[in-house]
Amino acid sequence: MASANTASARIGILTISDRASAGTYEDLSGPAIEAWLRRAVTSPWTADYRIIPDGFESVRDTLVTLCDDECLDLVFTTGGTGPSPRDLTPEAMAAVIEKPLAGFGEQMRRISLNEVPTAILSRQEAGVRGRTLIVNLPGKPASIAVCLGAVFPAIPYCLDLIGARRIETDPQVCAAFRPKGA
Ligand SMILES: Nc1ncnc2c1ncn2[C@@H]1O[C@H](COP(=O)(O)OP(=O)(O)OP(=O)(O)O)[C@@H](O)[C@H]1O
Ligand SMILES: Nc1nc2c(c(=O)[nH]1)N[C@H]1C(S)=C(S)[C@@H](COP(=O)(O)O)O[C@H]1N2
Repeated sequence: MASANTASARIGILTISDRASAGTYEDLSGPAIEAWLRRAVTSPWTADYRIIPDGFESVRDTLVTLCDDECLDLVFTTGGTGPSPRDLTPEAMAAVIEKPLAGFGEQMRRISLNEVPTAILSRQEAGVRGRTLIVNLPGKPASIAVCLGAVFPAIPYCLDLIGARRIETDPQVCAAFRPKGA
């Protein structure tokens, strides 16, 4: 494991939506991610919040910038994971991530299926590029807390393992799990 990196963490929140990016409706999912993180993460962190349209190149290029140029530790995307023609977040992920972490998508869909049968339509996934962990969330605002609650306990230790900055959580909101000695 890389040694602990205790500088203030940098977390990306990337809303991927044609209509939210055009201002047709207000983005509720990006702010929902930030609100959840403000409650859960107790160590210092700053947000890099962006809204972009759906599309392979748009998503790929933004993710590369956030990882390689902005050197974020963690990026949450929301939207573009479904089967519609313009939903291309997973295709962009495949071009960007170096190590897929299939368990994230499996766990988020498993928990989400307790809420809505259409959870099976989300192709959401996660993976590592360099020292950045990228996690996809669906576009629906109601899906944000469900999915974050399902996978966030494993995220602090994943960041430790990839050499990203260390984060701490409020166990009342999200009990991060680090193996003994980590
Ligand atoms: N970022 C968001 N903020 C608020 N509501 C959203 C957001 N993303 C999706 N929704 C809501 O969920 C519904 C279905 O989500 P879905 O991802 O299918 O949107 P979409 O129709 O693909 O969006 P778009 O065409 O803008 O990319 C949308 O019609 C909208 O009401
Ligand atoms: N927890 C949860 N997961 C969910 C949903 C939801 O409402 N709650 N919506 C589903 C629906 S209707 C779709 S089409 C897919 C993909 O959504 P996206 O294209 O906005 O990413 O996410 C699914 N996952």
